[in-house]
Amino acid sequence: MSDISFHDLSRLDAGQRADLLRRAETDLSVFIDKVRPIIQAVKEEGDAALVRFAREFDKATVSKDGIAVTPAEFERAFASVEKGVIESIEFGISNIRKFHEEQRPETMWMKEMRPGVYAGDRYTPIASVALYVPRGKGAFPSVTMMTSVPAVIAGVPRIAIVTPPAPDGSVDAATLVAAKLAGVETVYKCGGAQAVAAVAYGTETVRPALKIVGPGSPFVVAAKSLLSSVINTGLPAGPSEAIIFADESVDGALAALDVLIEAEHGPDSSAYIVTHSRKVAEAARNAIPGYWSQMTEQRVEFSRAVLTGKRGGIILTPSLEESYRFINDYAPEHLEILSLEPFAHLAHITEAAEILMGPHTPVTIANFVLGPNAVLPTSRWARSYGPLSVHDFVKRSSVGYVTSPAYPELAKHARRLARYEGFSSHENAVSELREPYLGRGRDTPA
Ligand SMILES: NC(=O)c1ccc[n+]([C@@H]2O[C@H](COP(=O)([O-])OP(=O)(O)OC[C@H]3O[C@@H](n4cnc5c(N)ncnc54)[C@H](O)[C@@H]3O)[C@@H](O)[C@H]2O)c1
Ligand SMILES: N[C@H](CO)Cc1c[nH]c[nH+]1
Ligand SMILES: [Zn+2]
Repeated sequence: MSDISFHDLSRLDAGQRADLLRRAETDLSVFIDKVRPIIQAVKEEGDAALVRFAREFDKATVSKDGIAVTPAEFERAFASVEKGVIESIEFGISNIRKFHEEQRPETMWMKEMRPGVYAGDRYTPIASVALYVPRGKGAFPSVTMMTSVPAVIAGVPRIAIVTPPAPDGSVDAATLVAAKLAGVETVYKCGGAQAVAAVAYGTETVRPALKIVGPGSPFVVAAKSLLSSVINTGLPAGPSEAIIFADESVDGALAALDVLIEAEHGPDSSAYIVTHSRKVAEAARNAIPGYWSQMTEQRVEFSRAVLTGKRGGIILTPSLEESYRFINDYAPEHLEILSLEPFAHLAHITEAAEILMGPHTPVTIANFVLGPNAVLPTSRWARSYGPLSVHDFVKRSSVGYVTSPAYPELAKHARRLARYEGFSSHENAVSELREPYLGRGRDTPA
């Protein structure tokens, strides 16, 4: 018998069930208190604070003039990364690019809403965006691909990556390779809350950006929440989490194999197997220790903390319907539907950021090379946010054009509403004061 947390949903009261929905970032207050002074220091001291925090939190020596990655560092990275890894980065980028090209909105559309009245949307890239690539409990060239590719497709003119330095002051080599292959060549060596503050306020080296996207530890999530009135912080992507839903058509051992994927990210991750089959649940529970013997010590430590703790384990539900209900309440970042008939379950799931179907689509494949974005909302934010996409890197302006013949009718209705709302200038603007312009101008858009 293993010490994996095992929850029989039918025996839990409402409070205990609600506890299962909690994530590491459900209560950010501890992290907020820690990052507030970091943010203030970066605002006041700029590069000097980045150098100091690199030493304190990353044990890294980075000089002020070494914060920006140089072309020589990119070259060294290409020389040091194994050819096979570069090939896989290229493979991943090509799928991610293919997927995200589909999301590229047309530059502008306009329809004739009624005779002589035209309206539509125009999309333009955000002028400057920062991409956060984590590096605490792992290196993330995959996050570099997932954030850079859609930003480049969107046509963002100024893209910069921020990422924590290693103790030797370098940026992870494969991250630099992925950045360059995706089309991003500005990389700053700073991570955590100090990186979010740097791109929000700017420093001597780091140029401020209008938006920051990318996942991170609760320190990053807390910094984003504090700075959300200074910089657009995009979708909330914190510690990785997954639900592996399994029905009786699969072996519980496969669910065990897959629940370990996201459980190994860190002790702050969350990962559950959800099943209504006691046989699947028991088989999964028995199989997990065997997989631990095939993992590195650090990843065993992380996944054990998750699966034996309060944010992971096995949830046995009383019925298939209760499994769906729990999954929708939980709103996971990643959901695997482990079934030989996964599409039979799909219609019942409405709240999940990523839904991976069947036994050949494990989270690993989607994390790296499937094509859809693996930067996803966590902590139940999947109920109102979707995955990172090209749309995160563009903004929309609406465009309207009223022709002279169409104007009087619209003016009549607008005038009435302006008067009702008590806005006299609004009303005057659609009164006879405008008449000198009637009959002038184009009768169709350009
Ligand atoms: N949701 C997603 O789409 C997604 C995708 C990939 C990764 N992730 C998650 O992103 C997270 C990345 O976290 P990470 O830790 O690996 O890297 P990270 O870069 O987010 O965090 C490391 C940084 O945190 C800061 N930090 C560490 N300890 C601190 C302290 N005591 N006080 C203040 N700051 C401190 C440091 O500046 C350090 O550089 C993981 O939890 C992973 O699961 C999520
Ligand atoms: N699981 C992460 C998103 O939550 C993505 C990732 C990258 N590398 C490994 N995993
Ligand atoms: Zn992962």
